[in-house]
Amino acid sequence: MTNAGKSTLSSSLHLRIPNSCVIAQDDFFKEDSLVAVDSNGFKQYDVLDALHMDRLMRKVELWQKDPGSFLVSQGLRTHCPSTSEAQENVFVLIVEGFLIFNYRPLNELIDKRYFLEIPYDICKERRGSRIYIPPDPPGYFDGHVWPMYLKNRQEMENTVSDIDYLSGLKSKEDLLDHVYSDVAKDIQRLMSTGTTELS
Ligand SMILES: Nc1ncnc2c1ncn2[C@@H]1O[C@H](COP(=O)(O)OP(=O)(O)OP(=O)(O)O)[C@@H](O)[C@H]1O
Ligand SMILES: NC(=O)c1ccc[n+]([C@@H]2O[C@H](CO)[C@@H](O)[C@H]2O)c1
Repeated sequence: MTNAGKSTLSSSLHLRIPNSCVIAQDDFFKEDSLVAVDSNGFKQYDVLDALHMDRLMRKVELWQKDPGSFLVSQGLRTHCPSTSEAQENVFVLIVEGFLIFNYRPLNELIDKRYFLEIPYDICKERRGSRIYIPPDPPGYFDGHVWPMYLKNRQEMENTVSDIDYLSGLKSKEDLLDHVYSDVAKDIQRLMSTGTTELS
């Protein structure tokens, strides 16, 4: 969901989890000229067709193939003296985006799913203070963003289970603590079984 706090939470999680990295769906939007326009003149940004999902998948596959080299290639491989050898071998990929569970090939790869949600008025207010490229034209939130959110969410609920719905009205710290403690349990489990990857 747009402006619910995905990027904020993902970057805080990344800072807290050793050997983690973030892939953000927003980095894969097609260029403006390739995005469809509806009969009201609204660019159709809030649909999977507006995204290079094939490119995002290639990046995820690169990480899967060799997460250690992937981190090095992103300039992220760090050695923290307090990290145990077992933890050095656990890699966590954080994929954040507003349409990640709606894309089946990606959804199938995900181990833990979190969905941040906020009410209509808060979403509209937060969105109003953001400037995208291109900027939202007048009426875009009610004419495109919100109706597509409702449609995409319905589609997701019809096809995906195992989602932990979180209120984006909670403080950034509470959200981080909740998700971190949940993921930390899985990291512990992976460390004890010698498995290495979590996404
Ligand atoms: N828990 C929170 N409480 C209050 N405000 C928050 C919280 N998390 C994020 N914000 C604020 O909400 C706005 C949107 O946050 P963020 O960019 O993390 O959302 P997003 O879901 O990644 O948005 P989008 O993907 O639509 O660009 C920012 O101004 C951010 O500071
Ligand atoms: N990042 C972009 O290129 C872009 C351009 C236009 C609109 N958006 C909006 O980003 C949100 C997802 O984070 C969607 O609601 C898009 O409308 C992004």
